[in-house]
Amino acid sequence: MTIALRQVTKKYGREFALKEVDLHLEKGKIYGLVGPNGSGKSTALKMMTGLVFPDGGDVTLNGINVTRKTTADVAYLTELDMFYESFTVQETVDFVASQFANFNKNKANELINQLKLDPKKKVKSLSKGNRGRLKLVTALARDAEVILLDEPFSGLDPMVREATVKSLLQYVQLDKQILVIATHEINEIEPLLDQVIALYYGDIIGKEDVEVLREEHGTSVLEWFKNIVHQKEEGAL
Ligand SMILES: Nc1ncnc2c1ncn2[C@@H]1O[C@H](COP(=O)(O)OP(=O)(O)OP(=O)(O)O)[C@@H](O)[C@H]1O
Repeated sequence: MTIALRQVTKKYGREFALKEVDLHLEKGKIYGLVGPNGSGKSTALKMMTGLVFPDGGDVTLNGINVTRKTTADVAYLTELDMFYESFTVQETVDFVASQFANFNKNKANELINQLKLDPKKKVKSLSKGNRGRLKLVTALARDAEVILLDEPFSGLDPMVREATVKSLLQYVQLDKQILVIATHEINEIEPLLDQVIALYYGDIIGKEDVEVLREEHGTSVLEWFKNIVHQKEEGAL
């Protein structure tokens, strides 16, 4: 599995959400997508799953152009959730399972347990954090080759963030999958990442191996990111 963006441009009105972006992602790796608010992270993920299409350039999965049908092969956790309020946690999981052939119910039940969700509780009575946990369950239980997580930690308390990082490592079959995580919680995901990609208002301003940053440059992902954003704002990049 590979994901490729080639000279991808997306405009909303006169504003560029992405500008001639080139990106190549391969299986067996966990990628972090970081950048200030409005820098194009969500737009890039939506393009990889066939919810948004480029105005220029192309987006391919295994060399084939992404279409609306791609959503069946890609597990995508959005910033928003689209759950039915009157469903219980279990009914929600069963419903998502009925929508996707690659949904793994056993995995979903294990995740419900691990993330301490009550299967009988109605969605409308869940706290924000528990809705966040349910989103994670429905995304991670898919046996998809591509898993895209947009702000998976938002609304989760620190303990659950830790448990989430653990379940990510436990439930992602890294040899077969590509995992892309867009987030502002850079410190939280750093231990998971192989590579980090920094977006800045539609441009990729940096891409690094996290191990190289740590071992050769002695810097954390957050320090690296702050530094390149600073350089960009000073006009040095
Ligand atoms: N549906 C839309 N209609 C109009 N403009 C949009 C739409 N979606 C995104 N944009 C614009 O595109 C740009 C990139 O947005 P995007 O949501 O991809 O950024 P982001 O990096 O995910 O931001 P955040 O960190 O705040 O989630 C922003 O300027 C945003 O306002």
